[in-house]
Amino acid sequence: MALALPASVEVLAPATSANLGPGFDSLGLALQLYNRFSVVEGGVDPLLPEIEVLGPLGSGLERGADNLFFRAFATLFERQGEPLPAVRIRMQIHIPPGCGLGSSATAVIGGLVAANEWLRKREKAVSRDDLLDLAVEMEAGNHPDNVAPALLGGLVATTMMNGKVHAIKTPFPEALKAIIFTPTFPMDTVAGRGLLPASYTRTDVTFNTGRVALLLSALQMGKYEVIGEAMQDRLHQPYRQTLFPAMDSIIQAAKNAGAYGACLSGGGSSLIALASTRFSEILRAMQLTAREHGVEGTGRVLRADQNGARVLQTPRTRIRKEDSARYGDQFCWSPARPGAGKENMQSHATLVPEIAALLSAIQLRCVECSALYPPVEAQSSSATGLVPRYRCECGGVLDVELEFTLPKQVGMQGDEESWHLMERASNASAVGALWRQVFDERASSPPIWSISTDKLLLDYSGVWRYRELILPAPERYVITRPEGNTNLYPVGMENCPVGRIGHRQIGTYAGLELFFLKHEGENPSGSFKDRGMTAGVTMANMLGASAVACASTGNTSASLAAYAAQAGMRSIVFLPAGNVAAGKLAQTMAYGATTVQIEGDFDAAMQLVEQVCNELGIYLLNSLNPFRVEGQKAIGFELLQQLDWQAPDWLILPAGNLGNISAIGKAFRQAYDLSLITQIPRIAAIQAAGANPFYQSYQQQFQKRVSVKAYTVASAIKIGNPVSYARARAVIEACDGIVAQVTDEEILAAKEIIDRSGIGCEPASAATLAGAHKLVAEGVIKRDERVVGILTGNLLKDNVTGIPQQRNSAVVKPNLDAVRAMLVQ
Ligand SMILES: Nc1ncnc2c1ncn2[C@@H]1O[C@H](COP(=O)(O)OP(=O)(O)OP(=O)(O)O)[C@@H](O)[C@H]1O
Ligand SMILES: N[C@@H](CCO)C(=O)O
Repeated sequence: MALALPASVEVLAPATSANLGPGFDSLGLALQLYNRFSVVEGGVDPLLPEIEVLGPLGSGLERGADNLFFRAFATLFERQGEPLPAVRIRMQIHIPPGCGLGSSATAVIGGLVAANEWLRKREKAVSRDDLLDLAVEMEAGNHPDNVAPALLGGLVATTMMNGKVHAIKTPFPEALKAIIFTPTFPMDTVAGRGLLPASYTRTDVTFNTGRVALLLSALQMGKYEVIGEAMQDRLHQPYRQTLFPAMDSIIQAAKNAGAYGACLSGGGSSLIALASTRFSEILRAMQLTAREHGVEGTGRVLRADQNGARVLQTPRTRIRKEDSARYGDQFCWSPARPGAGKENMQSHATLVPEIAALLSAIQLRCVECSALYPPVEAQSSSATGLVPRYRCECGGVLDVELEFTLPKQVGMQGDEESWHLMERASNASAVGALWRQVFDERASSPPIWSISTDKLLLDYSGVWRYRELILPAPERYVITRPEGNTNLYPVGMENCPVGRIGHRQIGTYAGLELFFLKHEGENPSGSFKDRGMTAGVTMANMLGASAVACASTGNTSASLAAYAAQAGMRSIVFLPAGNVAAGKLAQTMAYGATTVQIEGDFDAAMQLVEQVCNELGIYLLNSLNPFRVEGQKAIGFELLQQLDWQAPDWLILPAGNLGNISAIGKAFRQAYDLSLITQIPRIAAIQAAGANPFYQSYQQQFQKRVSVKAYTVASAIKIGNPVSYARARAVIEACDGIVAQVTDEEILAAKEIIDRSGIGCEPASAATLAGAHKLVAEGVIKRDERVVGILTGNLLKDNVTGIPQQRNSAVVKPNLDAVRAMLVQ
């Protein structure tokens, strides 16, 4: 029996950037940053809505009948002659109000679209054109350039004709992103318009008309090099500059750092730059220049929203009562809480306070639409009262957001004052130095078992050493081997010690002078998966899960089984039958997992496990689980620390389900933001040619998501429809990365080099060296650049593929002559 949903409507409305320089009151672009509004029938007085605003950005918004969203909602009911219901409104505000990103347009459009959806059930809905006219009326009747893109999405050219709005939407080029700098101060649109002159000279008007024409054509024809000139304006920016004197310098800094063009966004105070690469450098340049002028602010890198405002559906699988009753005792988690009485099972609030506090500090943001969720939600229909979130309601994958808090170090006791001063220092490099010191001190204290404490064990783990940046879990809940601390082998022609002839062969084969291989196969269960699994199983432990599950090509299942066994949980793994290397299967079964072999490929197993976990209340630990990705970030932090925080030029790694790229890319980005490093490495993702959906998308500038029927000898990356596509795409775009493909023959040739060097790896890992070899030969990676390659799994995982089965092995009689005869052959 599924529960009935309450009468409600939920709308997502995108941010917009109006004007785009010369298109004053007539051009606007929708952006992938959203305010989310839900309206539920309830309350007493239709004219006095109950308004709840979530998120600190909305703290100053009106809460009563004069709230703009409510006014728009009520206006449409009035226009249609329908009685207004009493409602409760909830707003999740992600767009800073009054900062030139169309927050007021989201309120107007959101209110109208929500009302229209409500009226649809009464057959009183109006057309989109009518909604637009009404929206412009509500925005003082004179500028449609925010509300039109908020409703329609994309790039919109719009004007008023005889009191009616005319709007034409064109798709915005996928290759371009908007880099937005938002100062801490708002600029009121009405006040800003008051500064504009009543008339303009012909020179100024033709200056602008020519540039609008140029801008639209340049965007349409991909002639981005003229955007800088085309985004100039003489109709509003020069007048608004008096409210924001640093504006021109910041715009110039963005262009100097690689943006095609930049301008004031809407009525300000945000500035928008357009670029196809170097996003973080551009943002950093804008922030630094602003700071030089005494202006602080926040930065965002956003894609264009191509859809406009939309009514949200609720497709999430609901747990059927009979199923949770049937399986609840066997699988479901019972939240970690003081006292284990069943009476406490129905509420999130029954978690022990330290876990409840941790969870409330974490938000999950949708990679596709930016919607925010708590990591677990209370749901009375579930047997336990708790439901973890793995996906957004739009279907997108979720990313953990957590504010980082610098811990106080033992070595700094007694100097509390200077600690606080440093902590608040505006000098970013000083803060970076503090973080480095925290991690370096932890790395230098290996545990001594006789006096070991949990904390020392955590410091020694190559994941939990960075816990403030991953998951600041209370120590007693952490499930750790400990993992990480994997070797970083110097194998380049220059940086490999002369005597290590075998290792040097690797650098010679790649054609690289400064080359390192980080062997993640040296983790406890033999693959990089342990990094994510320690974080994922720790989260399962905090939630009191009794069963965990995943779909796997082998490494994930072995790792899950090992960590679940340590935590005393049941593990269930879904494997593509006949497609898992023997070593991995043996490990998984030895650790005690229930193995479900699917007659299908990994992608089929993945689909199934998600359904099963949702239905049966089992905690899902595929990389769809955002905490797994957080743990895997530690690969990035650890390799940076091993290089004394000198970021390499390139990171090369095999690409299958794309969780690793997502995680390491995120780690690099965060390390850069914390000033742990001063440059973000470029990432080269290497796919097997027979399992290359990401490569195919990349070849089409990511205009289309591709999936394939996968085939490759590298079974760990034999994936045709990668779960972390959206996350990985964002990483590749943000770091100016590339995606390449290598054939199975190239993979096996590279594997032989790595194996014969004495290091050894599983077939998928060798894609890294095969990729390096190819990219250096093609001149993409320069011979003298500093490169780190990731080996993902241990040689013993697959003891058949690419391993000589007969050569070098013979049975001889047990005497010297027989051995001599054999060796001189
Ligand atoms: N979610 C909301 N609910 C209700 N009112 C809102 C909401 N968001 C914005 N507003 C109203 O809109 C005002 C800001 O409008 P303003 O036009 O100055 O800025 P903007 O829309 O953010 O920027 P721009 O129009 O330049 O892109 C807020 O002060 C508030 O009154
Ligand atoms: N075109 C408008 C956009 C702000 O809403 C202006 O510049 O005032």
